[in-house]
Amino acid sequence: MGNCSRSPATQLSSTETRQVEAESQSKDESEVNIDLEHAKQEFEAKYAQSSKQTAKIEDFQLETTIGTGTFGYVVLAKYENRSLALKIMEKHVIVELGQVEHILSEKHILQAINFPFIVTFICAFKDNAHLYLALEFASGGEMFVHFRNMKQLPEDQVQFYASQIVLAFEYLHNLNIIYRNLKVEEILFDADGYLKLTDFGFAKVVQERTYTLCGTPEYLAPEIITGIGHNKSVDYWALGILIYELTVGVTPFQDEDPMRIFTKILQGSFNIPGYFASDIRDLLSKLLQTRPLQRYGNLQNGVDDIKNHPWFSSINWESLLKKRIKAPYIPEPDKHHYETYEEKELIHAETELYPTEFDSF
Ligand SMILES: Nc1ncnc2c1ncn2[C@@H]1O[C@H](COP(=O)(O)OP(=O)(O)OP(=O)(O)O)[C@@H](O)[C@H]1O
Repeated sequence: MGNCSRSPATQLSSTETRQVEAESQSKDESEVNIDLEHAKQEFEAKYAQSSKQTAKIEDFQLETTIGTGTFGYVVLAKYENRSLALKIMEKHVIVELGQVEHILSEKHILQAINFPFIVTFICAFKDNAHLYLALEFASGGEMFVHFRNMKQLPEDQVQFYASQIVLAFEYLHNLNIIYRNLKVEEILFDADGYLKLTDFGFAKVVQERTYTLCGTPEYLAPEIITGIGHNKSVDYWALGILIYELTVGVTPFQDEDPMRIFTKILQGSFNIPGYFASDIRDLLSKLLQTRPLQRYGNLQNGVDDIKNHPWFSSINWESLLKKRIKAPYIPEPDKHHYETYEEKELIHAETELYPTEFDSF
């Protein structure tokens, strides 16, 4: 995530979400894959592949740092005349923090997925000190940065964003991938005002349930905290937190002390401001349901319970997927939307001396 601490999210000017044909579409419609069965076959074919040498750092022209994270930083770079985001991770930090499995999983998942609201993988490689992930550059910046000075967003705008997350989760869960990292810092804007999810460092292919404690305290589902095992429904809990945060301006379970945040999450009681309409109240109570077996998204009808909920009744899911709905907010074009970071000199070893496959250290 970005280096900034969390602060309330925000209000945009009164732009409306209008269901109109977007004047321009950044992707050819034929690329948009709505066939979940086909998506699954495509994923399975690519997931197990190992990447041979696909690039080396000398092929990249590094420009500015656009983000920092636990293992390193992300740089805007040029590669074959194209701008991209190069995630540079330090091997020794990954090993010290015991995160080797997570990073390899991030790479395998990213190389195998393809969805309009998720950053596209370009290539991965390594030298003796670093792992590199080259990703499509989401030029609009972090949702967190755009909205941090505002109190809250209009509901129709939150619907526009939340519905893209719903589709991204539908796609990922169909592939048995849990994302586990939803928060405003990991949601980026593309130039067209649509979203791109990034940071698959906690994503995992899980058939049944998994037990690792990971995520951001305010967004953790109760069953992650108690460690009883969790499944994809933790993403729908986090969706509830996101909808609440964007609409109210703060997350529902807050405290300076993470332990007290956990206690509040386990209790599961939160305040919904009186001015909230009944639809959003109802949806939030069904997503922020402490018992996973009763949580929306995890019931017999799966994600359809969420897509068919009255709060989303104005969303045409097909039009959204094809980016035919005009975005309520377009990041200012030709502006650098990322924070300024101190530039580090990348000291890397001769790539040629080392095997370059990313699949092992
Ligand atoms: N594809 C991208 N396009 C534009 N900016 C990006 C992209 N990927 C990452 N960033 C920026 O870099 C930041 C850090 O990236 P990322 O969260 O993937 O790193 P990380 O090391 O996994 O961080 P964390 O500490 O959250 O695990 C993001 O919050 C975002 O601001």
